Amino acid sequence: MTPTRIAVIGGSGIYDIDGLEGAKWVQVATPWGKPSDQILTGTLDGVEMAFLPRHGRGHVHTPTSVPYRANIDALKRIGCTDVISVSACGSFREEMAPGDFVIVDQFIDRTVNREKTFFGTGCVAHVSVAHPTCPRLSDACETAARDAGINVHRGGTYLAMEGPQFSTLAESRMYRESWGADVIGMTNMPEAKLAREAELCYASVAMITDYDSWHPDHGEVDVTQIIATLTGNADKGRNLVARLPALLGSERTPCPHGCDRALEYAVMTAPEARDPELVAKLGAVAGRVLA
Ligand SMILES: CSC[C@H]1O[C@H](OP(=O)(O)O)[C@H](O)[C@@H]1O
Ligand SMILES: Nc1ncnc2[nH]cnc12
Repeated sequence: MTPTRIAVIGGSGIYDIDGLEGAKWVQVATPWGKPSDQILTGTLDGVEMAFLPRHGRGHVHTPTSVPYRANIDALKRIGCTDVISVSACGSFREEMAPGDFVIVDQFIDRTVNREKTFFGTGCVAHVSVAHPTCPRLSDACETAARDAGINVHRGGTYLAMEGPQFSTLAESRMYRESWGADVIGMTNMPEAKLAREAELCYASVAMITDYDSWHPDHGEVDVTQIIATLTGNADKGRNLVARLPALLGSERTPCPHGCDRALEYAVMTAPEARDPELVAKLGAVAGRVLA
């Protein structure tokens, strides 16, 4: 058994969490630059917690400028074992209505302008993201949501777009009708891929804020509507997070799905051919297999 440390990455409209004992904002330096903000640390029900506002307090970062590598490295560096992403999303399904939550289990990555890996020339690694979210952590999120009285859908495909503009009507229809996506957002990629490289369990909780642009009765999406829906559902998100420590416990067994061993056979570069500078940068993320 090893100590659990639950990280929550808060998306649009979520810039802190309350109820942490010994709450303290801490600056974490990483070889990939500064994270989006300081990290709020503390304990909840005796379990170590860490909260990182994805866009920074005051919403400073665009979906493209979020320093995804620094964020994941920083969480790993301070001992986080499980990462729960909470994000505002548009819905492509009538039954996934604004105010509902979706525990996402698949992604289509349409982002084009982001650093997507910790690895590179001098240390090459290929991890599997066939199943990009952790079922054990997703189970806990689903139970927490149900216990909090949230209308929650288990499973769904998240289309990650570059943004910052929303989709055209033609794109919205294509993602929904031809590509089979269920929800749309701008941030879970490359976050989920990087969490896998860092051997962190990752679960994604999508808070539905709108029907994007495809819905004949709902017109086009706009930020005012998103913020209004987010504000109306903030308590639900807080309630869900508050239930996680009791469900996950302060000690954890190895992930039964192997998230925490994702790098076991992933590194291709021969030890003698590795770039020592890159290997040093990878210390927090991949030190387990590179040391
Ligand atoms: C506020 S509307 C668009 C914005 O909201 C979502 O952010 P996050 O995923 O961090 O909750 C979406 O991905 C866009 O970045
Ligand atoms: N419709 C939408 N498209 C992309 N990101 C979103 N975040 C919230 N709603 C969204």
